[in-house]
Amino acid sequence: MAKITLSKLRHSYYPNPKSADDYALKEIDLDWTDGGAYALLGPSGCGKSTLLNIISGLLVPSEGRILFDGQDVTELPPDKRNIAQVFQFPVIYDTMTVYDNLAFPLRNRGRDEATVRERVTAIAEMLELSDLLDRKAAHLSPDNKQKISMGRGLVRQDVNVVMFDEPLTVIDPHLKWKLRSKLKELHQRVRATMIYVTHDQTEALTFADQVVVMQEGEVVQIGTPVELFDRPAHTFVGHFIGSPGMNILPAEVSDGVAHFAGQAIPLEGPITAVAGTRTEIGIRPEFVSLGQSGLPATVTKVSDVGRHTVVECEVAGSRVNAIVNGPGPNRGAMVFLDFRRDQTRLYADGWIASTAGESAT
Ligand SMILES: Nc1ncnc2c1ncn2[C@@H]1O[C@H](COP(=O)(O)OP(=O)(O)OP(=O)(O)O)[C@@H](O)[C@H]1O
Repeated sequence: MAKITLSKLRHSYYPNPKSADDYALKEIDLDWTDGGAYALLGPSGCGKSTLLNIISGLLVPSEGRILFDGQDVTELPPDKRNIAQVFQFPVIYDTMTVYDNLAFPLRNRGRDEATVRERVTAIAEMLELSDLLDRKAAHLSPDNKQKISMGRGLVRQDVNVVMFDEPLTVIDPHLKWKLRSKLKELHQRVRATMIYVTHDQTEALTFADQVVVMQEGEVVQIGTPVELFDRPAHTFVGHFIGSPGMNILPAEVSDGVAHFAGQAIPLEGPITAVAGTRTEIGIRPEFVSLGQSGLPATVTKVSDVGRHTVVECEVAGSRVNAIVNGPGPNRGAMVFLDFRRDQTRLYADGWIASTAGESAT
């Protein structure tokens, strides 16, 4: 396994890029630690596949270098990079048995049959494929086929990195959660460097120790799932992660105090410089409560989502979501909203602009 370094990486599909908009990847500097479980998370078109193809060698970046354990591989073709990839759709040989499919990457590299047996048996056991080893792959269910595909990616112990590109796309929704946790368990047992590409926050947060969030060709935050939830570095992360996402509300700042809907809103801590910028307040629905005082609001929608209720309110033309336990008020009710102070952040031009600590009013 290897540490992967992306240094000053930029990529444009145009021959003569002029502005930042011409780049599918703006400047990216990243270190993927040896043995880490990473997710690359972002909406369609943010540049995930471009980045993955640069790491695998299918694409040479317009600028910057890519290093495996300090060795420059930028110009190396995929077959010289020693990586394993698991794609959206299973890549297996239908006419071969499950055993032979799993053995293929090892036999292809001339491993002896004793080693092949040992690895195939171990991987099949981890993926709960042991009972199917003698079966032809052709008639298996799509999720079993995808498990074989994953097994083929994991069977070699000498790869630099295993990359998963939206691997659960073909899996039935009711089996997805099972395979999601299986992959996490696999990483803990195999300890390979793994990169999991997805636009699905649940998949990313379940699998990864570190999540790399991308938007419009840029990495906006790298952090643990808890860090991304607790203190989003950018409004995009706040909104993209969470269900529903963070409330992002227009704010005016004067004399170091943030105002929303005509009221001063106490923040988690002092504001950093925000002169001449667009300012917004960020507060997760989990930390908005309904009480006897606070911001006057009108309830516009109430959704029972199982364990809790999402109450959608309107405050001075902005929508504010609150998550409450129990049934919640009726639609049309007048309520007051309270924001938990230590969870109320300020953002300037999208980026966090308040500091955690002593609260400022
Ligand atoms: N071969 C190409 N030629 C020109 N533009 C491209 C090409 N491939 C991707 N792009 C553009 O580069 C940007 C990033 O695309 P990319 O496929 O990397 O995003 P993505 O996050 O993987 O999206 P998806 O999840 O839909 O695959 C997009 O604006 C896309 O239109």
